Amino acid sequence: MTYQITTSTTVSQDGIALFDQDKYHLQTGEQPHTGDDGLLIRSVNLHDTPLNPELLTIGRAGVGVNNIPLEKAVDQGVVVFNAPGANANGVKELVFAALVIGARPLMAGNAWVNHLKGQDIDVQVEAGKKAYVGTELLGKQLGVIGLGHVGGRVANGASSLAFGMHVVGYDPYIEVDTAWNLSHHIHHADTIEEVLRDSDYVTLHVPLTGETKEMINAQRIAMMKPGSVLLNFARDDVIDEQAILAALDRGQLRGYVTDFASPKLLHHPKVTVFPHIGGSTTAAETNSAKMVVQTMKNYLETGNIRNSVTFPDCVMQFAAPLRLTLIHKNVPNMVGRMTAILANYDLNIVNMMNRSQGDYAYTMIDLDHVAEKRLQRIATKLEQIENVIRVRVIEQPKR
Ligand SMILES: NC(=O)C1=CN([C@@H]2O[C@H](COP(=O)(O)OP(=O)(O)OC[C@H]3O[C@@H](n4cnc5c(N)ncnc54)[C@H](O)[C@@H]3O)[C@@H](O)[C@H]2O)C=CC1
Ligand SMILES: O=C(O)CCC(=O)C(=O)O
Repeated sequence: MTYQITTSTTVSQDGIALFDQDKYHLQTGEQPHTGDDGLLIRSVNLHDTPLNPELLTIGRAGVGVNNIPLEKAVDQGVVVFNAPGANANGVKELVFAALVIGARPLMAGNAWVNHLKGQDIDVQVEAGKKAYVGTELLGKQLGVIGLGHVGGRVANGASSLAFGMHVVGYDPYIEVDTAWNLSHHIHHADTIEEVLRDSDYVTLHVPLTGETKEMINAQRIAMMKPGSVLLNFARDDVIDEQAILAALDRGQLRGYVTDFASPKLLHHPKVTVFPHIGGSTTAAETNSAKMVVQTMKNYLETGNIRNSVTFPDCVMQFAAPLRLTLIHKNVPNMVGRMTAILANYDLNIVNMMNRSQGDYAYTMIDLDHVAEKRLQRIATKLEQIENVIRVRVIEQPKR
């Protein structure tokens, strides 16, 4: 069996190289080609892209999946994977640079010094540097909104002795494992307002969802401590840009440091913009690509699901010659209808697993050997069950 995969040229070759040449036919592109089984991308927007009917999986070599039409994908039986945590250290380090940039006029000082002319630069520097006096982070309050892989690292680092900040975090959906990894020095707020009210710096680390869209709007900015600095390395749409610009004009915000450019932010004296490079370190790109390629391969070759954003983990040891996998709606009696068909064909189920998330579910059924034509008939019968979206037949991988 050979799988056809389209990979974006922006994805690290260290990850792409994990697609074994004897099993995978690779081509480059940002959108799926006809006949593709998989698509591997970074930040390209797929919302207006038709997904070819054969497409089995989309891999996002990164974390945010707001560029992928998740509902459309799952409705067409496409399993979407990302790389949770794989680029978090890279983002964290850039956030610390951003905090220092928020505290001291480093960019302006650098721009000024680069324009100096003449032989007496040292004299000019000593005379002019008083314009670039900054503040320190030690003892200041940092508010962290979203305490996942990035926010958790930022919160722990800022509260460590190295930075000595007082950290207040807000994350109503925090996972237990993540919470365990947070320093006990971090104060957990019950509301965003509690974070905004007293923080000198506020940093956003939430995914872009319906709930987080424009979570920092005029009303919330009005609650922020006057003269505070906002950092946004999450997504452009988690803030209301007009409200930020107005707050910078009236001095409510002292600065805005972001990874997301827009025409109005460029050249603004109180804004520092980076070109979406939070995850752009060699380590982050390699980790992300390797992690997502492994999960795509695992899904294609065994049907096992790990780190999908559209399905829960569903991992079963492949202990029989054949595996049927079914993506279906999460409605009553689906498993009963599947097993009834298998019973009609007098087939014994060796192993089985069913997991659901929201409106959709995934079932894996391991079977002993079944003759090819019979197997095809069974797969067709399963496909005909109402609310079944996709049926795959996978042979046990050879060792
Ligand atoms: N600038 C860049 O290059 C990068 C940007 N990102 C962005 O940062 C986001 C976070 O990344 P990770 O920390 O790796 O993701 P993550 O999934 O580990 O953490 C996100 C956290 O946000 C929390 N959250 C969700 N809704 C919330 C809400 N309404 N209020 C407060 N907390 C909420 C979740 O419970 C979770 O703990 C990504 O979704 C992506 O948009 C991520 C990596 C690189
Ligand atoms: O550099 C990238 O591919 C995007 C990083 C990012 O924004 C993410 O992982 O969510």
